[in-house]
Amino acid sequence: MARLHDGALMERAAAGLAAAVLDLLGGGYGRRVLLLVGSGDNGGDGLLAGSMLARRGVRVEALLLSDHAHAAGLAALRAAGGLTVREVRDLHPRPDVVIDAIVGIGGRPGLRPAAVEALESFAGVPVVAVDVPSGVDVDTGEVDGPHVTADLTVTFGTHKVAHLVDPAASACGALHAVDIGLDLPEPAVEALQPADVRRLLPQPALHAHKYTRGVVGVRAGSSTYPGAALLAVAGANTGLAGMVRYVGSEAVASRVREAHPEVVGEGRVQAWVVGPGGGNDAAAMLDAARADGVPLVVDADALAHVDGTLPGCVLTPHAGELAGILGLAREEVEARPLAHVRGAADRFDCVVLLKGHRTLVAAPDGLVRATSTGTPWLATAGAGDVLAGLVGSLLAAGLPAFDAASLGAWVHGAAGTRASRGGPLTATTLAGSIPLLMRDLLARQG
Ligand SMILES: NC(=O)C1=CN([C@@H]2O[C@H](COP(=O)(O)OP(=O)(O)OC[C@H]3O[C@@H](n4cnc5c(N)ncnc54)[C@H](O)[C@@H]3O)[C@@H](O)[C@H]2O)[C@@H](O)CC1
Repeated sequence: MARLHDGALMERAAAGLAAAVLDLLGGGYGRRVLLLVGSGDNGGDGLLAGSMLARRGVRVEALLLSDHAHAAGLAALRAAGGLTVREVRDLHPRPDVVIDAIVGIGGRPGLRPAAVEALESFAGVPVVAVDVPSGVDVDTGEVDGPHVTADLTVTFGTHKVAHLVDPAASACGALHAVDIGLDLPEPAVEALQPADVRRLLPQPALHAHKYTRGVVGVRAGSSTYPGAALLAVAGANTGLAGMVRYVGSEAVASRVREAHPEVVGEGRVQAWVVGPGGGNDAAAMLDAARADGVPLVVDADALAHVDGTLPGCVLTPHAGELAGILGLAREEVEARPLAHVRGAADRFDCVVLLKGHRTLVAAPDGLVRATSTGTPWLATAGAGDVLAGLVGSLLAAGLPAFDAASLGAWVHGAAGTRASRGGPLTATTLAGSIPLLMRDLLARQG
């Protein structure tokens, strides 16, 4: 394929951007758009899109934030009747939308004072970011200083790390990707799509029986937290593995059997889930599970007892737990989640699943998958126990740890969104919706 010249790529990017803005505005004629324009090609995208919008009857003003602006973009905007100004006070005070074309993938983190002033002057007006919200660190998702918080981000070619990894991901608003025909490099961070999930999901072979489908064991719960055992078992007992075993005190085990009559007691397993609600028993649970030599999901109270490498296993901390394991402050993990989840995967030589708004799953070789499914309603007691059980069942079914963890996180998020339907949910309803979500997903297989 002949290589496209940069002008053609920018033309495509600008056309996709203009279409998304028209969509947001619900039309063109008589609407007002303010472009915030930086010195590079990101500003060029904005200017060129502005010229396309102006030709559709949109009144376009461009605030030039640098002495330099993309020359062809500037000429196109002016030819289409768009205005350019250099001072905020010369702008129309009430645009319908602000387009952030200050910097894209070539920008350094932070914003200059003139950009901050312009953004503050139009606070409350919807913002569309071109490629990435200006000011965030595109390659790490970190933020350091002021940045744009967008309602919509229109990106080109592929998602970048900042779209998938917090805190920057939370500044993107809705994401819209425009295919401009780029040759793409290997991604630094992946996000599973429904077709990937269908491909990875373990499904029973024609002559399967329960043992060939895998047996998952759960060591969780205590007299103080019996519910954690029930929820971890609920997450494991969604039908993805052939059988679930529970090992714990008789008081808790009898409650597990009452709630889940198909669950059995001690015996051989292909994977263990250890830790939810384990309290003071968590260290002993971890030791007992390790003695079997099968892959583990180490969660909650058991995480504090991880003291060496655990090849083939999955750790499932939230930011506070990861901070505890690494001897850091929680805020430090929240500010640099990608760096710390990668660091932990390397240090413990296992897969680390860092729970959060965008759950990250890192492998020891540096591969990372970010979870794009889920809802803030998932921040509810016991949802993590369900996730640990679910990942354990996928490990027992034979998936490698990286796939089991990232698939589990995707399914957990999607099941949460399905169960929530925009409202509150509990961990019990979440667990119940997992088989339904998978049924919907497999029904769309074609
Ligand atoms: N890569 C490609 O093939 C394509 C790129 N396109 C656009 O081009 C963009 C990248 O363009 P560039 O490489 O020119 O870089 P940018 O336009 O992202 O920014 C670089 C410019 O901004 C200045 N700058 C850096 N940090 C700043 C800051 N914090 N505040 C203010 N100014 C700052 C630099 O001095 C430089 O002039 C992409 O994000 C995308 O919007 C599109 O046109 C489509 C094709």
